[in-house]
Amino acid sequence: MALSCVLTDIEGTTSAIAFVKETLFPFAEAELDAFLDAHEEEPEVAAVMAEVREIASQQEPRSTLRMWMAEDAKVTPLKTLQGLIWRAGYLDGRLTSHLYPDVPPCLRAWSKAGLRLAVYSSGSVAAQKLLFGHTGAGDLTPLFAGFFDTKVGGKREAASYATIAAGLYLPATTILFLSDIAEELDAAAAVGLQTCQLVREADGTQATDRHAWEPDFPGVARRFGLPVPG
Ligand SMILES: CSCCC(=O)C(=O)COP(=O)(O)O
Ligand SMILES: [Mg+2]
Repeated sequence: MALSCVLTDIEGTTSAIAFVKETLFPFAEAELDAFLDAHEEEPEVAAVMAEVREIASQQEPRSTLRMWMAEDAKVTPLKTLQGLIWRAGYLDGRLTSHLYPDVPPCLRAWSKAGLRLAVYSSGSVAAQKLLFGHTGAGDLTPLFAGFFDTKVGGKREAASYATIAAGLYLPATTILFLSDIAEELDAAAAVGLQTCQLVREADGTQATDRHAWEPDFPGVARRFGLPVPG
């Protein structure tokens, strides 16, 4: 069926895993105490800390957050807090996001051709908007019709993709989901989305035999009959 929307993951798909693991995550970890000391009383931060206490009531909340960071746990309050910490870094210029160079021209060409674009990442919606808003290729957020995070459910759960399709008012079969993780693609395919794995050489991704795969966005474009820029 013809595509009406491309839904993309971030880490390992639009952006290098190293950027997330070696820049973003250590930044949030290093700034955690200073950020909480300065902002813990503010309502949006207080709400996150209350959520942390609710999930892990037996443990001191900062220790819980550090444990989740060490485990790379995709827990919503951690993701929200990381987004708040990164906001300061993006706004004062200490952070600039990484996108693979093939990504911005393809996103622009696909949007220009009338395809809707959306993001589904474990990073919070606020963090997604910061990432696409502070790229070397400018602010790409106006290209996107939707941003989804773990508030719709986990990325390995089929129901999350049905919720996203409903949120976009689109039949699941007209949405192409791009991700580096086979289990995420399995979940999307289970409710009818079309799928393609991004096998980025720099990320050492292993190709799965359960889904189509391509090394970059122009490869995706050629395979699915989307515009290929320049
Ligand atoms: C929004 S950028 C930060 C990405 C992040 O926090 C993460 O856990 C990676 O998640 P993804 O679902 O994009 O693989
Ligand atoms: Mg990923």
